[in-house]
Amino acid sequence: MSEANSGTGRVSRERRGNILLLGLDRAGKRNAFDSAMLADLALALGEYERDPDLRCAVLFAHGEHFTAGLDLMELGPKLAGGGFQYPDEGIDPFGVSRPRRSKPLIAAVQGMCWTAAIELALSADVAIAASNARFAQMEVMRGIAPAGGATVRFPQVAGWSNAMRYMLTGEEFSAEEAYRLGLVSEVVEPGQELDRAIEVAERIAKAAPLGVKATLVSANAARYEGDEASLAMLTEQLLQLMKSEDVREGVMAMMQKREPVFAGK
Ligand SMILES: C[C@H](/C=C/C(=O)SCCNC(=O)CCNC(=O)[C@H](O)C(C)(C)COP(=O)(O)OP(=O)(O)OC[C@H]1O[C@@H](n2cnc3c(N)ncnc32)[C@H](O)[C@@H]1OP(=O)(O)O)[C@H]1CC[C@H]2[C@@H]3CCC4=CC(=O)CC[C@]4(C)[C@H]3CC[C@]12C
Repeated sequence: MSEANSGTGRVSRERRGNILLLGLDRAGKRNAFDSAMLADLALALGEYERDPDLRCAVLFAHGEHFTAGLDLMELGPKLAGGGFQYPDEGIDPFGVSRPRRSKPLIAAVQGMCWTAAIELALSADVAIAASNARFAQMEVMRGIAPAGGATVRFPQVAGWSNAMRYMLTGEEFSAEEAYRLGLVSEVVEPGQELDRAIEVAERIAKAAPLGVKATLVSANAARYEGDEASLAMLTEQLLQLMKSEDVREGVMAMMQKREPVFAGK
């Protein structure tokens, strides 16, 4: 873990087999997002995307808190003046701009989970929360609005009235409430969130990579382009998958009563 505000690297990387652990590493500043941390997270996601050996990534935060949101003093003026851009090789962690991530991401959150934390959890594919997590989508209390996808995704998962209650008031809510709203899929004891996220990632990493990617393509097409667009691609997607080596391996493993070992081909 690094010091409060040191160096350009703000996101730790650790490979565990086919899994990549990405840790927000600005704990001394409550992991507030400055431009270095945002750029580094985008770069780390780009590295994940391009590495064929990596099948799942877990985003977590060092320290007691996931994030206190945007560093309004450092990044705020840059955003306002159009002075921030993601690095060319990066991927937008919020999934607002393209290119989007094509491989799965699990978020493990704890402590203060303000603004960007909710938007990152919503942009991830699975989110696990510690029971001590405290959420707030409180941009309106700073004179701005959620701009990392929450206006689209929060109502999608929680329903209009639930989402507006929290986005329009900025009111804080608990991990249990986040679970009720569908923002997170599980609530665990504090300190267990990363381990649990890694367990889920390991399960995903054992599944057929092409099947995992196709699932995300289909679900994301429905989410962003509409149900019709997603339904229209299902059969072609299946035909392509049926030609893969992994389908043969899946069937063989079933017949031989063993765990499949997928190659992603
Ligand atoms: C819009 C999206 C986000 C908006 C926001 O996040 S608004 C809210 C900002 N956060 C706050 O106001 C919190 C401020 N902090 C506090 O109130 C307190 O610190 C605390 C209650 C959080 C903790 O209190 P504490 O007593 O425990 O600790 P302290 O002593 O106060 O703090 C310790 C230490 O930490 C420092 N600290 C804490 N919080 C911050 C902070 N927020 N910023 C800086 N520093 C902080 C504190 O000063 C102390 O330091 P010390 O040196 O010890 O004194 C945006 C989110 C992401 C954006 C998108 C990014 C990507 C994009 C790129 C584009 O090109 C287009 C736009 C966009 C998509 C962009 C859009 C906008 C976002 C979605």
